[in-house]
Amino acid sequence: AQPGAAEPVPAPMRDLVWGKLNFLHTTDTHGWHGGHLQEPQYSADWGDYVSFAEHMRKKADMDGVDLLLVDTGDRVEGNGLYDASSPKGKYYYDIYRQQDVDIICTGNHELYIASTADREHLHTVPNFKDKYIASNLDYIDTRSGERMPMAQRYRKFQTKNQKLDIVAFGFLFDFTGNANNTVVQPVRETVKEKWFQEAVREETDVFVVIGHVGVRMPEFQTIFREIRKLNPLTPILFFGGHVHIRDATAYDARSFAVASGRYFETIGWMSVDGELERAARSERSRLSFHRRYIDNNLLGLHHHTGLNATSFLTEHGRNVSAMITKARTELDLDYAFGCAPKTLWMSRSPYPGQNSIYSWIENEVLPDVAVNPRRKDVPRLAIVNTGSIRFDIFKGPFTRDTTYIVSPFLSKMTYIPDVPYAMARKVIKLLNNAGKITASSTPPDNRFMAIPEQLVIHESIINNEVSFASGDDLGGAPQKPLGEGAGQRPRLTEGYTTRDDIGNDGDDTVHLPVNFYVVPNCIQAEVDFPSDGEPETVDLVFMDFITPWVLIALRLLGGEYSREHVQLYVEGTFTELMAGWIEKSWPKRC
Ligand SMILES: O=c1ccn([C@@H]2O[C@H](COP(=O)(O)O)[C@@H](O)[C@H]2O)c(=O)[nH]1
Repeated sequence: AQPGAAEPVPAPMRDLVWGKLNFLHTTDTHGWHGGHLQEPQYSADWGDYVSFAEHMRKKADMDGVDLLLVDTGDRVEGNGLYDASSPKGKYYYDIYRQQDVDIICTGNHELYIASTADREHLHTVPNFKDKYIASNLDYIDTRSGERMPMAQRYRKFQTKNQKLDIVAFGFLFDFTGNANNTVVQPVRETVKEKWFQEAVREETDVFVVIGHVGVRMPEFQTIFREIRKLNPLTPILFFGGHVHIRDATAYDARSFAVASGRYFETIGWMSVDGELERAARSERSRLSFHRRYIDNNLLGLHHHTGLNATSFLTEHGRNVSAMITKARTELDLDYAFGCAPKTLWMSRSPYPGQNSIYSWIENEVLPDVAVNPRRKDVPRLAIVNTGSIRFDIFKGPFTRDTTYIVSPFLSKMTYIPDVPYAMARKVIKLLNNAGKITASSTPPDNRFMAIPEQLVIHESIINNEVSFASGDDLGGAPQKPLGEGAGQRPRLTEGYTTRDDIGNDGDDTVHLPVNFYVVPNCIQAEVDFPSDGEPETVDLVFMDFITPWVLIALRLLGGEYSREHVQLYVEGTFTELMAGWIEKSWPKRC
């Protein structure tokens, strides 16, 4: 863990179930490779994960089974360790590559900005050479104009110990917001490609499909059906991501799919046991699958390896932690802009509400930062999409790191001047409709303006009772309090209490449940409105990211506006404006 990180906390644990073929899975880490310095249950860092994987590989070797590491993209954007440097990722690429990942693919965040895609192609693809898979993604070299696969389309390899044949694919969902130096092929088209049809005819023991795709998204179903058509008995294992939740499901009795959360809070675990070798395969052979969502908690990592603070860290892991410390120091990530007077939640507290981060932005930040000196006398509606805010603010120092954790994007505030108020006031309602504004595919679903979790979670989840009290949340596993005296009831921390299609025993750590309140796709502040009556016209101010949705909404309301009408409203990114507001408005010291 990093110096200054919260001390890990003991908690009751569920053990990992090993099989013949085992996997560790990370997804949507978004630059959190230094761990969660303010949250004890997730405060291990990438160096600790390197140590963990080394021990787990050793155990696999000793037991004659196999362990593979998987990463399903969105490694960038969302934390100072990646975002605070110039160029972005100056330290991150070298830190990330220290983990020995066996199968890796791209997420949408590697592709929003052309320079990010360039760096992915320049650094991560060669760093992982034959491990990187890009089944439906091409890269365009903007200097030569040459279009090429981002990486190999699929990978066939043998596992180390049992020599199991694996055919692996690496997909991205049907993403359309990518920069023009990449091409994402819709999955339904990719599966018709000659190379894919040949790959699914390869003799193999297991198919592994990794993807920056939610395990309930249609893209995975399409791939599953296409492989299964020709391979009725072969195990097909899916590793997904993108929607930032812990989730698992099975598409049939010989398939299994796991998604492993977000922000390096979770290390996913999947194991498969039974007759995996194709020579032994028959209608009667049975497979068993297990999944665990491992909290990125140092004490939990000790527990799963049977080691302790003295024996856990490997030399390599320790060195990686030191690389992160050096980068964090050089980037001055602990520099505090101000002191947050209270915790502001994205989803744990209702919006509108006094503890909602969105109410804070709407009521306090926007009225101050949505100001264009030349138009300061024009009343305006300022709209921010809730997906642009990526994390909670904890009471205490608000640092350079926190800035990127909360608001990593380069989005700016843009506007359309002098929109009739009668029309402008109705825009927010259309943006906040569930589903799509129009039947056409552009812009995509309205929910893409909200946080990714809300692609899956459509209704608030309110836990009035602590399920641990009933004992059944341990899923029958023996209770193993770490660091507590015998007979003492362990103290529980708040955290994940996952229910997936397999049951409610997926989390490796028993937590107190937390609430999840759904929030609208967008929030809006009325700024400098007349004290009496309504304005005739307003400036419609909004994050540039949501321009396609705003234009469609206006069109539906009878306003013929196009991109030519959209102008920059305030200099600087929203992130810079927010950090500036904090510096000015919150006390410097805690
Ligand atoms: O410039 C941007 C880019 C993205 N967003 C929001 O993020 C989600 C996508 O997040 P994932 O981590 O890829 O799931 C997108 O739907 C937007 O809500 C943004 O606001 N601005």
